[in-house]
Amino acid sequence: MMSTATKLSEIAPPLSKDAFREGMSRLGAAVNIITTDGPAGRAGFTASTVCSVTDSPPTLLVCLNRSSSVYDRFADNDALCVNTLKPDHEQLSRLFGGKTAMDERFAAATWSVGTSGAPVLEGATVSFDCRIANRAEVGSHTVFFCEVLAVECHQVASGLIYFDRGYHRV
Ligand SMILES: NC(=O)c1ccc[n+]([C@@H]2O[C@H](COP(=O)([O-])OP(=O)(O)OC[C@H]3O[C@@H](n4cnc5c(N)ncnc54)[C@H](O)[C@@H]3O)[C@@H](O)[C@H]2O)c1
Ligand SMILES: Cc1cc2c(cc1C)N(C[C@H](O)[C@H](O)[C@H](O)COP(=O)(O)O)c1[nH]c(=O)[nH]c(=O)c1N2
Repeated sequence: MMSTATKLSEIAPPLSKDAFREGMSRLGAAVNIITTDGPAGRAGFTASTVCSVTDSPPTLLVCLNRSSSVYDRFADNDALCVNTLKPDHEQLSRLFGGKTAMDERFAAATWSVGTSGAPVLEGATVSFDCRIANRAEVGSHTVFFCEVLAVECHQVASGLIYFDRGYHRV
């Protein structure tokens, strides 16, 4: 019998990465292209880890693996835009999902420049132009807390969800 003084960390074995990922594969999420530009240069990557934090001030978070090729640019710039994808953006998501040269990623779509200076995807279902307000390191990832400066919604509400390791249109 566990005494009330026993800490959970003393009795629960650490969960494997595989078990965690298997569970996470069932937690569906919107697919986004996260962009930046500034003194460190332009970059973008595909992310499912976007979440609302608070509306006072309007803030969302994004998690980025520090081993990613885009990491240094997001670490050294202040501007960040969350571009939430539409159903027809599956190929764009794959392109920004890694292993493709940055110019090739951006050449596949049309972009404008937000107030922050970050690239805004033309035709995104919604885009959140942000200033990176805070950063926190958790394990392999950095969590970026982003203050939203402007929101642009497409006339038609449609989306692309990543669920069970595949794309689903909503
Ligand atoms: N949070 C992330 O960094 C993240 C999220 C989704 C996909 N990915 C990348 O895409 C690849 C394919 O993903 P998949 O869903 O087809 O299969 P998968 O089995 O590798 O991942 C299943 C789920 O686990 C989570 N996950 C995967 N890698 C992670 C990581 N390094 N840190 C935290 N959570 C992670 C995500 O929710 C993902 O959808 C992954 O191997 C990874 O490189 C990374
Ligand atoms: C659907 C989906 C969702 C995510 C990703 C991929 C895909 C296909 N990737 C991986 C990320 O896009 C990839 O590592 C970057 O593009 C960087 O790759 P390079 O290091 O530039 O090759 C990813 N990476 C990350 O750090 N945080 C995230 O939330 C996600 N989410």
